[in-house]
Amino acid sequence: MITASAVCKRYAEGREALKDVSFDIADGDFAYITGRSGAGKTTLFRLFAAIERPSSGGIVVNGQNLAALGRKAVPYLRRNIGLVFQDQKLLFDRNALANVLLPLSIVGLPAREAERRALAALDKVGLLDRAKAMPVALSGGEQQRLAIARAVVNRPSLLLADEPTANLDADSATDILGIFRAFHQVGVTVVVATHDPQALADVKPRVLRLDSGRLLSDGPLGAAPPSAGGLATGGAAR
Ligand SMILES: Nc1ncnc2c1ncn2[C@@H]1O[C@H](COP(=O)(O)OP(=O)(O)OP(=O)(O)O)[C@@H](O)[C@H]1O
Repeated sequence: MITASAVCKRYAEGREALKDVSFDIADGDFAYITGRSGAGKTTLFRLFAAIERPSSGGIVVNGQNLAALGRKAVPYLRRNIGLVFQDQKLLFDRNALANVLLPLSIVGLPAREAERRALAALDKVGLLDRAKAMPVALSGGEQQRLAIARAVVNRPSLLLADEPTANLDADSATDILGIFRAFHQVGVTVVVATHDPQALADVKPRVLRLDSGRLLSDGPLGAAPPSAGGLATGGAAR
């Protein structure tokens, strides 16, 4: 599903956000990416979604080599990826249903089918009864759930969520994590970037730990640190 091979990312002013990062995330995996602020988590997601290109190294997502991906192919790549970013970019002048309908307008579905799918997505995140609500009338946790509904309405095979529980109370965070697990249960590959200890307290989570752009370990938290030149494998949950 995702293969990163010796990925380096240097931003324009020379800051190295990722240094020689390699890993595989198989179809149907659930993985967390963690690391302190600035470790490179968001940069990895931006690379997966072809928002940025690596400075060197290779990334394959859904069988597509992103280094060779033409600009016209990017929307097709993204159609299979549900993105939940920290800044949810909800449209505050449209109701919840209209927010979820937006990605479907690009696909060109008949209006009735689009509405049926959007309502099904709202139902999956427990917001069916708030379909007509404006985003300002929703709580932080509900807004996050709305962002997830919008991300999954195209039925992506890969769901990427960047700090989805940031700024949420513990109960709302539990709900959000439960929603991701439910998508994983039905075969969606899920990758969540988080600092949230509640998320990482999951049963034997696969955790990719970044520090200053380097991958320190890959496996359950507490896995042995990598030996020189190699990664701690730690029994990734595949
Ligand atoms: N567009 C950019 N231009 C220049 N430098 C950037 C850019 N985006 C990120 N960086 C730098 O790259 C490094 C990694 O940033 P990134 O946002 O990927 O980290 P992060 O782990 O997601 O952090 P956070 O948890 O705070 O979101 C940081 O040093 C950051 O300042």
